[in-house]
Amino acid sequence: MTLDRFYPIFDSADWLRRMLPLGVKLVQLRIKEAAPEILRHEIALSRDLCRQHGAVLVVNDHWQAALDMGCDWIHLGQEDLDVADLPAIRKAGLRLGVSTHDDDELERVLSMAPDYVALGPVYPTILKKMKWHQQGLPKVTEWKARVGDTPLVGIGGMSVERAPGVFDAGADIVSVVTDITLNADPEARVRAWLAVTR
Ligand SMILES: Cc1ncc(COP(=O)(O)OP(=O)(O)O)c(N)n1
Ligand SMILES: Cc1nc(C(=O)O)sc1CCOP(=O)(O)O
Ligand SMILES: [Mg+2]
Repeated sequence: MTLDRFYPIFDSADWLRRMLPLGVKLVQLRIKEAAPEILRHEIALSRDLCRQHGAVLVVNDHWQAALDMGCDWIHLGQEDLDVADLPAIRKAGLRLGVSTHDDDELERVLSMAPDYVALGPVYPTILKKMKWHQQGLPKVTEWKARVGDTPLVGIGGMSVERAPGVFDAGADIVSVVTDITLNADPEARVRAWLAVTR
């Protein structure tokens, strides 16, 4: 399966309801804090919306809920991987995307045969505090050489203007949050992303 090159991340099904009709085909639901029943409701809505629009939904962090609710993809970071039941995830046929930030993390995930590897933050991000400032484009090129045929996702500080350079450096997919969600016109920004990634 070939994943779309544009991979926006949103924190609610409402965002997906707005953005999927524009042509988004790969999207992550990233909810960091919610009561379990709200979380499951948001995942169910997002799953159904993505099915209606022929889009791939990736559920961040909440692998058990994703598995229970018949979702197809999850994204796990290094700390998530420490506690996740990978055999159960694989047995259920869930596809797995993983975060990496340094050599040790990359070595660790390569042994898990992930369905994509994310490298970040390529540029500085304002979304969350991280111990890595920015990896830079040469690291994208290095990572692509190391992951081979596994799709490489570039994340962190992405913008429409930066995307072509990140693809040229070797990323297969670019993932983005605040360039869209903090934009005065998120729909127009998503259209610009679609134009630059298709
Ligand atoms: C595509 C993509 N890449 C990286 C991350 C970050 O995952 P993680 O390190 O687990 O941090 P949180 O997003 O859970 O705060 C991601 N979600 N998606
Ligand atoms: C969620 C996330 N993970 C990252 C990583 O490097 O693992 S960077 C990041 C935030 C991306 O948001 P923005 O596009 O607003 O910079
Ligand atoms: Mg996580």
